[in-house]
Amino acid sequence: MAIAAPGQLNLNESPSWGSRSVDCFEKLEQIGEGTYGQVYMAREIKTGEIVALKKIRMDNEREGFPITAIREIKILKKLHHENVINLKEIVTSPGPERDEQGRPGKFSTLLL
Ligand SMILES: Nc1ncnc2c1ncn2[C@@H]1O[C@H](COP(=O)(O)OP(=O)(O)OP(=O)(O)O)[C@@H](O)[C@H]1O
Repeated sequence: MAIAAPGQLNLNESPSWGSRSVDCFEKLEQIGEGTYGQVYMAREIKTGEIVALKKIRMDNEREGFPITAIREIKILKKLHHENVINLKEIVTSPGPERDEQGRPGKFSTLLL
């Protein structure tokens, strides 16, 4: 798998991105699954807003963030079209958590 070089995941354009925990959201149900993980319908606890949470699996922390995920984030940040979902935020999990199969993993989560 292609990986990101150190520092390549540059989210500085929007400093608040990545600063909040996925714990700010309550997962309601899984609505899909892609190459890098599951997508959930979720509710922001503070506002009640319904969003899609896309979880990015970090199977091997030493390999870094998948380069394809970085490309997706960069393109979604630039795209503003009625037929394309709006990337609202990137949130992270506070520490290792287990997936549905009980495998340990570290995740970053895109909020769509
Ligand atoms: N914003 C969203 N709203 C509703 N459902 C979504 C949303 N984003 C993704 N999904 C659902 O989750 C599924 C997986 O999405 P994801 O983006 O992870 O993978 P993909 O792009 O479909 O496939 P891959 O990553 O393997 O190319 C989608 O096929 C869709 O059913």
